[in-house]
Amino acid sequence: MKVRVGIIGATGYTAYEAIRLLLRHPHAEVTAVTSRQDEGLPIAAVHPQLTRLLDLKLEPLEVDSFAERCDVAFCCLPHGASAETVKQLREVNCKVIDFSADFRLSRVAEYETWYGVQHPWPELVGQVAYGLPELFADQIKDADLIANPGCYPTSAIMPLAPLLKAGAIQSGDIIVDSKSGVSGAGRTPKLGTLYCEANESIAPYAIGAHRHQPEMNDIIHRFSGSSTDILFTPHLTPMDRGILSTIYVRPNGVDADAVREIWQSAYRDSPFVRIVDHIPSTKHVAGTNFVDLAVRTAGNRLVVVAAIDNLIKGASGAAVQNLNCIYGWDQTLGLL
Ligand SMILES: NC(=O)C1=CN([C@@H]2O[C@H](COP(=O)(O)OP(=O)(O)OC[C@H]3O[C@@H](n4cnc5c(N)ncnc54)[C@H](OP(=O)(O)O)[C@@H]3O)[C@@H](O)[C@H]2O)C=CC1
Ligand SMILES: CC(=O)N[C@@H](CCC(=O)OP(=O)(O)O)C(=O)O
Repeated sequence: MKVRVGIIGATGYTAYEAIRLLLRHPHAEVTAVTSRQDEGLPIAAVHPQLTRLLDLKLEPLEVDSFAERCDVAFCCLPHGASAETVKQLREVNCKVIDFSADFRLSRVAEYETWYGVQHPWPELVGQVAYGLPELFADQIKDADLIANPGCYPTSAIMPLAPLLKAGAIQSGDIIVDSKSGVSGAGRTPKLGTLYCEANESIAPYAIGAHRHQPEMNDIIHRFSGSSTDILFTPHLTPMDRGILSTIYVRPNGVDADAVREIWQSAYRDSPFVRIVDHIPSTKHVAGTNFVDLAVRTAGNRLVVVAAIDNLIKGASGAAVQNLNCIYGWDQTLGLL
């Protein structure tokens, strides 16, 4: 029998990508899709790409009925709204992969400062597995609740964490400069993501004040024990999808070849990490769960480049990878 996955917040972008991936998964099937606003509509009415591929109607979330039909929930709701729903789902024993930031950080006070809301389940904060199997596979395999990583943090943590653990770079001087496609902001309309605002334009936002900055520091510390104070600047770029992070670090007497060796060793069993000689680009990873990593020497710094698809390795692909880990399947099922 297949594992039954229900998608909460099924009208959004990450939900669509998750459904698309699960449709080709050999051991999982999508058995429920929920929405507050589009109750009763076929899923294909909001995602026409799913016409004749998934014959389900959007329903409001009623947790008891949902849990009877789903073993696992992919909770694709915005932060703040997600934690309350996750709590209800766990109370009826449904496993949850939470796409939001609500259970990613280690400390409640830091969450409440950066997200501006009270956490509805504070006792669980810091206890939840962070869904990067490349770094936290041991915690993920036995988890009933997984905090799926943020998209920008994935692109920064994956190259930096092994280097910091190896002591190869200075922890106090790291700059992460990232560019994201507009889908990173979700499908729910906002002024800055309207076509006329975003097209043919690029701008930074939340300079040094983005909520993914504490997530990067926190998770790197959790993995490597190293205390960082990353300066993070995201940019919105006129692309549909993709994240490209250019990361400036100061080496502790290592060169680019040594960095590549540390990555090779840390990620030797990680099917989605590609350490490449060319300069990565968002096009190289579009629609895939790959993380492409490269490094160059520039004066007395090393410049690291990481590319991911924000909707796949940055969200829905990571969720499927985590599902594979929970059930002990090959990590690549549904993803290659
Ligand atoms: N887009 C990306 O690249 C990434 C997104 N994420 C995270 O994944 C989650 C989903 O993102 P994404 O799919 O892009 O978002 P979307 O805006 O595309 O979709 C979110 C869905 O959640 C539902 N929703 C919105 N507000 C509320 C609310 N207050 N209460 C309950 N339901 C609500 C909506 O469905 P309806 O109105 O039909 O109920 C909506 O379709 C977010 O937490 C996001 O931060 C993480 C990594 C990358
Ligand atoms: C381009 C864009 O707007 N991106 C989003 C990040 C999306 C994401 O991953 O946010 P969560 O941590 O909430 O999951 C932003 O900067 O807010």
